Amino acid sequence: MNRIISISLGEAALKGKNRSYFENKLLHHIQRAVNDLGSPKVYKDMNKIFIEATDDNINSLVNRTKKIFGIIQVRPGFRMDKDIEDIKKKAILAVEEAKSRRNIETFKVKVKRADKSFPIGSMEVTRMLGGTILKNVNNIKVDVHNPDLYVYVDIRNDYAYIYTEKIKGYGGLPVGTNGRGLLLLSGGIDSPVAGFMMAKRGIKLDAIHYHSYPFTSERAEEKVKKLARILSIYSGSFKLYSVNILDIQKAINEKCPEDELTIISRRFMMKIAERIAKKEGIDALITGESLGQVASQTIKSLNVTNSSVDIPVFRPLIGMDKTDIIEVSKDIETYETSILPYEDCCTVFLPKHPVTRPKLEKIEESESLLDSEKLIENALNSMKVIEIEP
Ligand SMILES: Nc1ncnc2c1ncn2[C@@H]1O[C@H](COP(=O)(O)OP(=O)(O)OP(=O)(O)O)[C@@H](O)[C@H]1O
Repeated sequence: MNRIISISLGEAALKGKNRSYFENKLLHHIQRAVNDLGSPKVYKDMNKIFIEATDDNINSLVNRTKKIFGIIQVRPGFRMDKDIEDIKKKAILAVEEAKSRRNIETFKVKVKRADKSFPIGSMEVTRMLGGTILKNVNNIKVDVHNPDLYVYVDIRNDYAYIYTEKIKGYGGLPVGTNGRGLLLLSGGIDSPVAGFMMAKRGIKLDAIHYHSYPFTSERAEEKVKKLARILSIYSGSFKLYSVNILDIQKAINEKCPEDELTIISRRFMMKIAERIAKKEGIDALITGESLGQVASQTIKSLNVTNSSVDIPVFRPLIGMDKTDIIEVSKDIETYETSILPYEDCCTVFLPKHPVTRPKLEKIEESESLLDSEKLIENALNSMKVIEIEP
């Protein structure tokens, strides 16, 4: 039936002489994401990408592709030869299909003629198709100002295309076009959203999770793996490093002031993540911190956390309200998993009144009571690496 999906690039389309690098990355991501749906052909025609679809796989193809970063719009429709009679037939079919899905009383035809050698002008094609639809589809009228349905006709170099639907993508840049980041992934609401946001800017993700097994359960670890799998739908497959920090927490709890427990643990998390990042050639760390959300997220605390590492730390949620973060997490479908009530390593030893205005010298003095190097080495030796696939 010549079903087709047309894909519009977002910012990747603005990349000047680097454009084909972004397009090729995107082409590759799309092909990989849809291969198990019957290996459809994915190709470029001028400034758009197309996927050849069938009646059976078109809906699944739309659902997959709209989640791929770098795409602003996905349009399912029909492809045909540039023959006006064929275009008329498909226009009738497209309107009838749209009418079977929702109530449509009015329409407007919009024709774009990228191939200027096509012998009939855009205005004339618009007029012809309008007439054909009025004659062949029951109970429908033209409304040029506020139609229930637009019938988009796109006449390009090799083929003509017809669509009646435009589905919004996330935009952003193709994953892997902007370096690599290591996401500190807790089981909470925020860090999956932070990972999503940086992947959307083209960062290729890996993730690290800290647990305190046996104080934290295997179910808690399963929950994090599930969050990682949801994230990988957007970011592609990645490595999840799972590190036990129970001995580190015990040592801090034993030797350091109680109110510094959270901030010192956080500094250990950053240092361990930095070691892995540097070894694996990863360029930055990513956290889900947002200013003022909890004691460890005051400006002073974030500064003290930052000074534990000398790798860039990205905090894409820093200026967001919790309600907005929750909205994104619902949209990307991590929310329901994030709110499952399993333990987190940070709650194993929870100070009653954590410092909100820590001083770096004081924290470093407390840390000097610990054999930090040995603690980090031991934690890294116990590390598990889990391959996450969408
Ligand atoms: N167990 C953990 N493993 C990996 N990273 C963690 C862990 N706990 C916290 N982090 C990192 O530190 C950030 C701040 O954690 P914190 O618990 O203070 O805040 P939060 O707002 O509850 O974050 P989240 O909702 O992501 O758990 C998290 O967003 C995450 O990036």
